[in-house]
Amino acid sequence: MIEIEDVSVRFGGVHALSDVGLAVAEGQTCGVIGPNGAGKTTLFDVVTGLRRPSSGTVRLDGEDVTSAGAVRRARMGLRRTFQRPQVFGRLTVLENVLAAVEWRGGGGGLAADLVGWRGRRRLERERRERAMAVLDRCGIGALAGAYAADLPIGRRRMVELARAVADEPRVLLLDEPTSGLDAEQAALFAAVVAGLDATVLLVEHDVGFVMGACERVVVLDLGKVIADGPPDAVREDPAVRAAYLG
Ligand SMILES: Nc1ncnc2c1ncn2[C@@H]1O[C@H](COP(=O)(O)OP(=O)(O)OP(=O)(O)O)[C@@H](O)[C@H]1O
Repeated sequence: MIEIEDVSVRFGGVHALSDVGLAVAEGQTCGVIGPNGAGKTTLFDVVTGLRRPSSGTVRLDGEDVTSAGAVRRARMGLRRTFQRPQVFGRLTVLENVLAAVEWRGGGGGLAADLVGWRGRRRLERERRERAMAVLDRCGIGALAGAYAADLPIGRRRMVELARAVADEPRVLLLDEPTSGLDAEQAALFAAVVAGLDATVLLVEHDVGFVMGACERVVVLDLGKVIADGPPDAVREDPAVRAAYLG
């Protein structure tokens, strides 16, 4: 669960966020949209720990993380993707995901040291099987041996998604997930996210994608929440229409 309470962020005289309140329930997928400069990136950064708010509180699963860094939030099960996909270019697609599976001791490390070489081989095999299953889910199983740096941006984005979901995140933040994806890839991306048992917050310019992929949509304008609800209600909201058209 993500709880954002009375969060404000100021940059000098600019109020990037003004008393924003938003609680995303466990397992909910919530999209954030808004015109340029609305405060979407700032809100995202406050939740991931890249930016500390000028005032207000951020909680993850009930724990106050307002002052916690990104690493602590990651240890609590928060994963994120970036506007420009972040992958290990000099590793293969499979190795990229294996590195993420390792994170929760899913086969290597201490567990492997304790079980002897037979057990170690079994753990290693299970780890690869888990990673391959994630790649298949993300539609990139056939690219397992390709170097991530050689892939076009849409494929790299799917590698990044595979890394983010490989160890079953509790909270997943997606920053502009569809940029660089074609319609088919965007639909697959949405399906992977829909199949997760995670609380998801996504920031996106593509309003159509958000309306289709999210059960709840929050609209920011000039640092304030101007609408919050199911996609159909938000789409019809006069304040939202004014913000986008005006
Ligand atoms: N580091 C900064 N220094 C000064 N002002 C900033 C900084 N970051 C953001 N702002 C301002 O805060 C406001 C919100 O910016 P933010 O990037 O969060 O909006 P956004 O909704 O993500 O916009 P876009 O859709 O264009 O990415 C804008 O007026 C922006 O100019």
